[in-house]
Amino acid sequence: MVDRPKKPTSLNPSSRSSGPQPTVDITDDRVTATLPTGESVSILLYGATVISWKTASGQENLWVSEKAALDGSKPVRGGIPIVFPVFGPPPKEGPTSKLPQHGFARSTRGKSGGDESVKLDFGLYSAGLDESVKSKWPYEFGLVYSVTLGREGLMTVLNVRNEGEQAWEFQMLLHTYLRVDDITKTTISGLGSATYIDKVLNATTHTQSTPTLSITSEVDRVYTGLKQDTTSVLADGKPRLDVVRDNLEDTVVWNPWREKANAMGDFAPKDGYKQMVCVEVGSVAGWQRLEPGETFEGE
Ligand SMILES: O=P(O)(O)OC[C@H]1O[C@H](O)[C@H](O)[C@@H](O)[C@@H]1O
Repeated sequence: MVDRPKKPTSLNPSSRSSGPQPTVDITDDRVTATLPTGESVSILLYGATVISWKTASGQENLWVSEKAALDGSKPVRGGIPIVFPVFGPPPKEGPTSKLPQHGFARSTRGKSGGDESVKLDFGLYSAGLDESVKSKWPYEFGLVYSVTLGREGLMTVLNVRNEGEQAWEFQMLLHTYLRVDDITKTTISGLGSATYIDKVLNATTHTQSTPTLSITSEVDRVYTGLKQDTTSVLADGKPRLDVVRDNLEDTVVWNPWREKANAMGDFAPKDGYKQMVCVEVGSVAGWQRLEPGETFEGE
């Protein structure tokens, strides 16, 4: 995800020039990194959920519900929860059928390998799962989630590895809640002519007919097979944020609108749907299969 108009670059902390260094503050439940120029990112260890991303001027780019549970009692309503290994309600049958909606990664505490750098890695391994979760999805995996803050943007990468002896399938998504000033003045571009599954209309398939999408009611769409890698959020027609996919074929756009927001106990304020839109990159329309020892990386 990058602030327009610059393109993301590789942000290798070791290639930074000498000079003022970022500060990293680690507490029991979160890690906050701040660049000398003022940009900052906060990641909750619970689910390795990014809960804040601010520009140098202090502008918050992510939306987090005022009633979001940040104490590990439930997935965070906002920020960037990680969806793994299943998106949405699990299928009735098959290996992911016993899992909760969106899988378990967003509700499992990760471990930070962060040091004095702007790239923070969080690990989640099958060995670290509670027995109750393991029994529902008994595969050996390693997830490494890297969050890199740079002046040009925030890069979030999920690396998934099959550490077992049998193949398995998964879905993954970086469920990003973006903060916008006014949803009525927000449009989304980069989806033109794409095919999408409309979850509001009984998961029927449609083609995006307009070059930009305005959000005037509940929207819950899975865009598949997008040609371009960038989906842009515009405010008053002007570029605000680019969400860039790498090695991920799907983009979900979600805004619960009034009634659904009202029905979610942890969604606050109730009119908060006017200040957010989820633009989520992932691999969710089909399944990714990993043979033993194989790795998948989505960014
Ligand atoms: O309420 P949650 O389990 O966090 O899911 C929140 C939303 O996630 C995605 O955006 C899905 O496309 C929606 O259908 C779902 O309602």
